[in-house]
Amino acid sequence: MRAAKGGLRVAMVEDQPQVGGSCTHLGTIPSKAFRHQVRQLVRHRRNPLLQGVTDLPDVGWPQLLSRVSDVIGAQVQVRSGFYFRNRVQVFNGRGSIAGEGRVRVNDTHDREWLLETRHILLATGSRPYHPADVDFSHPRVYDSDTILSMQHTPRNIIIYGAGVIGCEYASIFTGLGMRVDLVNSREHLLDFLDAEISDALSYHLREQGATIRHGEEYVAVEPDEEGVTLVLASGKRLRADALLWSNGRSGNSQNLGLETVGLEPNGRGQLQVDERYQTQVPNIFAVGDLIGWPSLASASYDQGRFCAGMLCGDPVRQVANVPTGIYTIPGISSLGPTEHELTEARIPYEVGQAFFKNLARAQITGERTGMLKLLFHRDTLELLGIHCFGYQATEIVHVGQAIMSQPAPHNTLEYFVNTTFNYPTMAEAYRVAAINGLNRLRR
Ligand SMILES: Cc1cc2nc3c(=O)[nH]c(=O)nc-3n(C[C@H](O)[C@H](O)[C@H](O)COP(=O)(O)OP(=O)(O)OC[C@H]3O[C@@H](n4cnc5c(N)ncnc54)[C@H](O)[C@@H]3O)c2cc1C
Ligand SMILES: NC(=O)c1ccc[n+]([C@@H]2O[C@H](COP(=O)([O-])OP(=O)(O)OC[C@H]3O[C@@H](n4cnc5c(N)ncnc54)[C@H](O)[C@@H]3O)[C@@H](O)[C@H]2O)c1
Repeated sequence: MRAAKGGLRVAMVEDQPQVGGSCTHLGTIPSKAFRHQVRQLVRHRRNPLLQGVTDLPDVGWPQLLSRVSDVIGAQVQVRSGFYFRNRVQVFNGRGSIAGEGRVRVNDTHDREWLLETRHILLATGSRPYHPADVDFSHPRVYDSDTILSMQHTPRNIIIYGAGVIGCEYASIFTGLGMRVDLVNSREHLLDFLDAEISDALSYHLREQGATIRHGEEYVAVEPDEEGVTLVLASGKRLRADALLWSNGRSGNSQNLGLETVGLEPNGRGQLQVDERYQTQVPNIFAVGDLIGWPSLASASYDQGRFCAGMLCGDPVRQVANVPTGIYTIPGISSLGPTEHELTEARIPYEVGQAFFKNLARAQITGERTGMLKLLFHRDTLELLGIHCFGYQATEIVHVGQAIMSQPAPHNTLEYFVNTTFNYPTMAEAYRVAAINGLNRLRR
């Protein structure tokens, strides 16, 4: 859209019958739509006013799927409209580079097109990583793509890989009443997070019915007609109705014709780019999951927009300071370094905390679990890090982000003390945390 608005003629090549990418069809959108439905169910079940008033039928995976499809359909409709209005021609077919300035498209009607162009922007995304010794064609073994077409509701499920996908699906499955075994190859859940928040996540997942096993590696996945057994290097054998494999992703660089221009992806299928998102070949650019970290929809959209803007004459801009937004139940969001990282860097910081259980808005909504933690410089009061856990965490973080991105002296904790916020709101947590932090300095 940015390139079209900047006056370039744009063709979009998409392998799937509908636009939106894996983000819309397989990743972000379906998982967030599932999560929302499950949260509604859990809240409904807990609401004392509804006890005995409405009979909640048992909701299973297939029923949730149909609601998720509605959201995907709505997203596709909006996105298709953008292409149409901006006169971006969409070629439905598989694209590959056919030498510099050329893209071959093999469309769904067995036709071949050869497009000539000045710039090629690769945004082919990623797919779940499949080790060769796991049989993903077996109906008991799923990845984050195939779980979307699971036609039954398992009573219990093993999740192998406790990264972001594993933790988010653990929340969804436990919310639906499944017994979950979450197998983590590391010693802590999501160890890039603030340690208190990682501990809180473990506590809540366990409380919701997950068994978390840290420091485990698989040896074999043995599916059969009745279920699946996961054999671990520690000698344990876990058994469940189904297994979700969520242990990493690989860039979609296969069969892309990269060899025709001398490009070679790394071992995870990703391409290296410079600060302009240009690959080692002039006029061939790459963005999104195909270039690896941070591999988020949030960042990918902006990388694409910034790269296209640059092709239209905008200054070079890089996506940086991307917040973390994890949609577990409760959710998590953070921006900036953790306490551990600040200590390692010998930066004198102080902490200001607000616990949601004390906020009027959280008491009204019944969402009392969670906290906001602000890390700030002891001398300058500059906001250094925001770490949030609980209801609306992924929204709340953006209030602090707006202040944190201000140049000195405007990035200051005092903003939250001197500014009147709506009441009662979750954003009020910033005032509470800021006052808490300033009080600690005065001790
Ligand atoms: C389960 C899950 C949950 C996620 N949740 C979040 C979240 O909450 N927030 C967040 O920010 N990120 C989330 N992500 C990550 C996010 O989905 C990705 O970072 C994002 O989709 C990357 O966008 P992209 O445009 O690079 O690629 P994709 O969205 O993967 O799209 C790539 C498109 O290219 C097409 N394609 C590939 N090869 C070809 C070819 N040769 N010819 C034509 N077309 C081709 C594919 O069909 C696909 O449609 C999640 C991911 C997963 C798997
Ligand atoms: N809310 C969100 O932001 C959100 C939600 C879901 C997914 N995501 C994105 O999805 C991805 C998470 O994937 P995940 O949870 O499956 O795992 P992960 O990326 O956390 O990786 C799990 C483990 O697999 C290893 N690994 C990763 N890719 C590999 C590969 N190609 N080959 C071999 N080993 C590999 C990693 O080193 C890691 O130890 C991330 O890119 C994340 O940004 C984001």
